[in-house]
Amino acid sequence: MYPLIRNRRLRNSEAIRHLVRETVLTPSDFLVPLFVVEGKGIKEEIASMPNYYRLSLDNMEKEVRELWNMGLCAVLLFVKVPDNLKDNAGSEALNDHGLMQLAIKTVKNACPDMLVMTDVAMDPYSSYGHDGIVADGQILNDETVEVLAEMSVSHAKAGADFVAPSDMMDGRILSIREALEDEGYLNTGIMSYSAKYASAFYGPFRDALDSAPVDLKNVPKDKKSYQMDSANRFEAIRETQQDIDEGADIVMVKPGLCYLDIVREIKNEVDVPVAVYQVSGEYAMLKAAAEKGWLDHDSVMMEQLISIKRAGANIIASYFAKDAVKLMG
Ligand SMILES: NCc1[nH]cc(CCC(=O)O)c1CC(=O)O
Ligand SMILES: [Mg+2]
Repeated sequence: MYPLIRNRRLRNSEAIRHLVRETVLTPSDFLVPLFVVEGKGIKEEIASMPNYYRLSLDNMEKEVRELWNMGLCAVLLFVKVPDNLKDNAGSEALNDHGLMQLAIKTVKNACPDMLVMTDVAMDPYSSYGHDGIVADGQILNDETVEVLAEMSVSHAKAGADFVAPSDMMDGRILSIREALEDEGYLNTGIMSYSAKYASAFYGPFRDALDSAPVDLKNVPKDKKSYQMDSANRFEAIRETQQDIDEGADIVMVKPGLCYLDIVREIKNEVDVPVAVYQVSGEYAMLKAAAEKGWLDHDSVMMEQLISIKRAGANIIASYFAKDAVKLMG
C-alpha cells in the first residue's frame, strides 16, 4: 500500500487546521511598549517606525484605555527625556515626579488593572546615550547598579507592577531585589532583560527616544562591552540562570526573530516565564518591505508572532500587538 501516511488529511480545511493547531496567539500574550513624551496633545510618529508614536500623558491615557478594551492587559513604559535633563548620573531617573513616575500614575488612574512594567535603564537619561555611568571610556558597572536599584524603588513607589531592567549590568537583579525588599515593595516583580544582545536592530528605538550613544572621544560608540555578542549561545543560558538566581520573576531574550534558537534553548532550560522582545528594527523591516509592496504585511506579521510563541515565548513585547489583536477579530 502506498502511501502509508497522508499528512495532508490534517491540512485539508481551515476547520481541521484549526483543530490540530499547536500554537495560538491571544491578546494576553502581548506586552505593549509605549513611548511617552513631555507636553500636551502630542502624538508624533517615529520616522523609522511607521504608525508608531510618541505620546504625551493625555494621549497615552487614551491609548491605554483603548488597549484595555482590546484585551491587551500589559504595557511597557519608556520615556523620552529632554536633553536639558540628561546627565552622566541618571539624576532625572530618580525624580519621584519625573515623566516616568507620572506616566505610571496616569496608567494606574485610567486603568487600575492594566499591568504596568517600566523600563529601568539609564540611556534615556544619559547625556552620553549609555545604559550606565561613563568614565574614562568605560561604562561603570557597580556605580550604575546603585542608580538602577534606586530607580526601581522610585518606579515601585509610583505604582509600577514590574520593573524591567534593560541595561545588562552584572549583579543588578540582586541589588534591585534587595532594594525593593528593603523598601517594602515585596510584590513588585522584576522582568529581567537577561539575554540581551548588542544588536543593530535597536536603531529605530534609539531614534524614538533620541538615546543613541553620542559621538564623543572617550565615549564608547556601541554597547558591546555590556550587551551580549550575537555569536554566543551558552552565555545566554548562563546570563539567564544568574538572573533567576538573583531573583528575576520573568526573564527575556532580545531581539526576537534572529534569536529564536536561544529562546527555545532557554525555554527548555528554565522554569520561569520567558519573554521575547520583537524589537524596533524588526518592526521597521516589515513596515518598509510592506510599504514597497514586497511583503504582505499582515500575513508576515502573524507568521513572525506565531513563530516567536512557538519558539517558547510566554510573553511577547511587540510594536505589532495592536495590529495583531485587530486581526484576531
Ligand atoms: N536600555 C536600552 C533599550 N531598551 C530597549 C531597547 C531596544 C528596544 C527596541 O529596539 O525596540 C534599548 C536599546 C538599546 O539597548 O540600545
Ligand atoms: Mg547578566
